Amino acid sequence: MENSKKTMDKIVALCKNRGFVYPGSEIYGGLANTWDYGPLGVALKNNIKNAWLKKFVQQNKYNVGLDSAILMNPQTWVASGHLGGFSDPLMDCKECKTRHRADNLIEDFDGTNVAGWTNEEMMNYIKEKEIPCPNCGKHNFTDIRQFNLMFKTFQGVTEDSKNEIYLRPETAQGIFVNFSNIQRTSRKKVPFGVAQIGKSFRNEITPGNFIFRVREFEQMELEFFCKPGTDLEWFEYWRGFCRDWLYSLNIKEENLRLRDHAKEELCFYSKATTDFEYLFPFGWGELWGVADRTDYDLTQHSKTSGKTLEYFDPTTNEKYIPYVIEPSLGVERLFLALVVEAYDEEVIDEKDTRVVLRLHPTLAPYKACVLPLSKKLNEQAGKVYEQLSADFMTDYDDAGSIGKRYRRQDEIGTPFCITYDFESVDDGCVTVRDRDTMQQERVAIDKINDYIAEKIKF
Ligand SMILES: Nc1ncnc2c1ncn2[C@@H]1O[C@H](COP(=O)(O)OP(=O)(O)OP(=O)(O)O)[C@@H](O)[C@H]1O
Repeated sequence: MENSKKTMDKIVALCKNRGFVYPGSEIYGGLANTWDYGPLGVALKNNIKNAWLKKFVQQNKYNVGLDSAILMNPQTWVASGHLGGFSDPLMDCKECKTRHRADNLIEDFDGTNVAGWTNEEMMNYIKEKEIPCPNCGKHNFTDIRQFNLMFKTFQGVTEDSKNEIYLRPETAQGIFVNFSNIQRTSRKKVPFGVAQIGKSFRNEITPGNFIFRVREFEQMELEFFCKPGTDLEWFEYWRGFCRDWLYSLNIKEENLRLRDHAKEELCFYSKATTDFEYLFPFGWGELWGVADRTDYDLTQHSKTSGKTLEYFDPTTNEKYIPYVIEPSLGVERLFLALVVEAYDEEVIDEKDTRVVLRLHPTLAPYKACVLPLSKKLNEQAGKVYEQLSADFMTDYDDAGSIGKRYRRQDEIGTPFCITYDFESVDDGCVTVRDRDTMQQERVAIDKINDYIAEKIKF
């Protein structure tokens, strides 16, 4: 099924109705663009994070983990440039009072890439082309103001400027400020990387497209430290590694494109950047950013803190500030991409279509569901459930016909349905039905855990 036929309405409805994603604070009428992850959503999210940790940390000899605090000394954001420069160009429509990003107004109007443009250049272009407000169609905007995306709050009991702190807008800075701690205590030699998963907050002007752009989200970030001069090689390495990881999770080549930033588009400190874009039902959108950030971050923190963040290479006796390659990925964006990719409406015959979520088994919220053929078999089937749930997230369903129960599991991506029937009592076997092929086979109950473990390997 092509991604354009998988409408957002269908995806959002499935996520809501089956307990993946609910609108946040729903009983109070919601809070715009917040989402809560239900029983299946939290399982899928955890599986995504585990798949990342497995390949980026557990099986990677270069990388180690970190969990740094969301609240950081505000000097961090002076050094990183977020206090001065982490802002979007904001315009208000004077007619209908809606807010817009000037860059998006232009890009959505005629596709012009405004990377590197000044506010004045954007303003002039909007006037010259008489770009209308996407909401009311009139052309009557305020001037552009820079709007800082960091959420500000106060630490402690007094609300004065001395106590102002920020919710982190990215997890990366927690890694940079711990560079020396980690290098010393892990005794890692450059090249090495530090991987972290955690919440980030951005007061986005135009959130939307379901969970694609939100104000509270999770990032999976790797900061990979390497010797200056080897950085472009490592950039290529991680770019390929990230792409292959997505393919290994069943993202199809035709729905992914790697867009290299042109010179004008690059951040002033970056030598190379690639946006991984995925074909969402609403069009191509950034999924993952991979950037060569040079020695910018460590140099900035070194200058601002007065602490040296140089690395001493014991084999060559050289001292240098490492260069950094950063692949930065949003958990929710990947969640959305994976659900879109997996969503399928399979035509069985003229009258029958089934919705099936063809998630990679390692990502599926439930690995198996145990189905007693009759409620009379609940006791014995319950034992199979206990046996399986010791190793895997397992569901249990004894309501309705077997056919209906299969379809319910197809829709939430459960790779294996395990039916306990009257013969099972005598032969000690169950029928395993495969989600994708719908093929069935008999498997001995005492081999069933090994059978599933083998099939879901990642
Ligand atoms: N508001 C958000 N909601 C959900 N995920 C986000 C958001 N902002 C960033 N991300 C995720 O974090 C990754 C790295 O963040 P980065 O700062 O590179 O994004 P960005 O270039 O600002 O994204 P965009 O251009 O879409 O705002 C993004 O590729 C995305 O997966």
